[in-house]
Amino acid sequence: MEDYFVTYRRWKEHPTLEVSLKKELHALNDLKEIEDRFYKHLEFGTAGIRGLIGGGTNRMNLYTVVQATEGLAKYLTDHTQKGDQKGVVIAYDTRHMSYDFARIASEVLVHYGIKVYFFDAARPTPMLSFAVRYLQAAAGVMITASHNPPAYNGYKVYGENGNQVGPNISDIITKEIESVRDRLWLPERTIHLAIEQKKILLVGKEIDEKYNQSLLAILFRPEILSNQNMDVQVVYTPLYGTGYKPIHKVFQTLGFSNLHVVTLQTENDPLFSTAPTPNPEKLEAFELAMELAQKMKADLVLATDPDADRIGVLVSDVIHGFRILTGNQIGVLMLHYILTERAKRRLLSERSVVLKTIVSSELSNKIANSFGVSTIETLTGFKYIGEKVEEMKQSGENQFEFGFEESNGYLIGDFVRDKDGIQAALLLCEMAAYYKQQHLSLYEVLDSIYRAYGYHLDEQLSFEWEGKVGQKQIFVFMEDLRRHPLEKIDDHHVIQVKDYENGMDQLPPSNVIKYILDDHSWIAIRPSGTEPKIKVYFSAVAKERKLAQNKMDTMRKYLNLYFSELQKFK
Ligand SMILES: O=P(O)(O)OC[C@H]1O[C@H](O)[C@H](O)[C@@H](O)[C@@H]1O
Repeated sequence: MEDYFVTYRRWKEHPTLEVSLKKELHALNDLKEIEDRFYKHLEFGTAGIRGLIGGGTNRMNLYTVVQATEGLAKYLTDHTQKGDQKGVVIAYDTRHMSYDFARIASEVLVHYGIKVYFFDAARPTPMLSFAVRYLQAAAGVMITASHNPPAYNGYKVYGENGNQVGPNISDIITKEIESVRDRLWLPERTIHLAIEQKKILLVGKEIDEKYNQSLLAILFRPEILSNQNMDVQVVYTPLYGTGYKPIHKVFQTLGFSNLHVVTLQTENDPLFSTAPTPNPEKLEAFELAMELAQKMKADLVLATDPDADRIGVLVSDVIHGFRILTGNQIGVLMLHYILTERAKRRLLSERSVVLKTIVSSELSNKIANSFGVSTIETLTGFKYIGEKVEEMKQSGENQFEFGFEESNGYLIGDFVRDKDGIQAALLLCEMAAYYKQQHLSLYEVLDSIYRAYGYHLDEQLSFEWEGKVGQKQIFVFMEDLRRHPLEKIDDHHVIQVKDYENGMDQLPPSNVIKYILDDHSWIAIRPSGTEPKIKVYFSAVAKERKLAQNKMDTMRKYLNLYFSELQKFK
């Protein structure tokens, strides 16, 4: 790539550069900022392309979205059979610029002679995945930065099976993007004409209906949510995102009237003004929801992120009050419920499989084992889980039961091939209602799972290294870890180091190191593929809660110290 400053000047002085970007670039006077915006092109990471909105090759703007879409268009026309004729579905969330990016992506596809199905309003990511399959399209594009702060946006690409494309396809698209000759080209802005000419087909209502019907099928006891005597109280916030409409619709269909919504956070506000973070993994995201939950004496509090693929959960019980569950705890609760109910109905078979990632809790393996169900692990990224679901369908060798990852992603019904916060919300409500009838809170159920299978507590730390220097630092750090691996934490020795860099456990190579301790506790370290940070996942295993908690505290202290020392060399 040419020198960042040359590219900056070329953009800034380009005669037809979009006016607001031009202004923004002219106002820049910090060299570091200019370098960060122009030292590279946005790349495909764990979940597509993601970045800050703004001018630059390393930012989300009309130009980078056009390039990505040209890459996709060329992939479809040159590398797939009839891909260009089957069309592409385009959806977008409620973020700043999401509609504009979706619109220009459609215009690029029209320019390349590719049919477009364009959603008539913002929709969740899982509905895009659903729509690609339903409409038998060749691909899908979702404009979202998922749970990132409001200053971000992103571009996710889906294949014809409704799952996010893996590296095989994203590498081809990247090559095609690299061959784009004029990187400052924009297509004709003719969406309205293209709609009239039926080159762009507006979609919405029919997909909403079909998706809603499919949702109902994941429930084991739909009647429990329609029962007027049922007294479970649920508070829900869509965190200004796309989750509200489908969730409202499905609960209305069921006749569930105890869903209390944080109305302020259903509004159209791309700044997510009253949500300190749109990431439902974090307790701060629940600030307003918690106020309402206290008022309503809620049993369950749910939050979906702006594109409604993730869900966060607070549960309440008499002793503990409201507590946030980790992504693993939510997964384990759902898994246990699903397998119990499916076993009762004799729906499990020796081909039954649970899917999870290598950095997600291993408690799920134990639960699955106890039902005679096997577990397949994938690398981080729900795209790998979606890919496996498809493989399983094609080969018929396995039967998909449930997929999850620690970062609050869950898939129950395979009519979607990505994580689905709406499916998760629905099942969790059924679970809370069912357990409440037995005088149990979800928290108590979790504890009984721990007592049966052992306490598996888990946490995550992350350490940021920003910008170009940061990226190098993260790489150097991982290499250093390879040369000087962790050997011991407190009294516990590392008995196995799993370095996934050269491929491990039949998985493709990935920059991840996992340490297994002699008591089955473990630590995994990897650079994030969506943010400039190193993520450290750790899990403490013990028969008793107190013991597991002590181990957890020791691990946290050790890892914090270790990484803080390293950060001094930032
Ligand atoms: O850990 P990262 O590479 O930042 O990815 C974190 C998460 O990002 C997105 O939400 C993906 O869909 C997830 O599958 C992934 O776990």
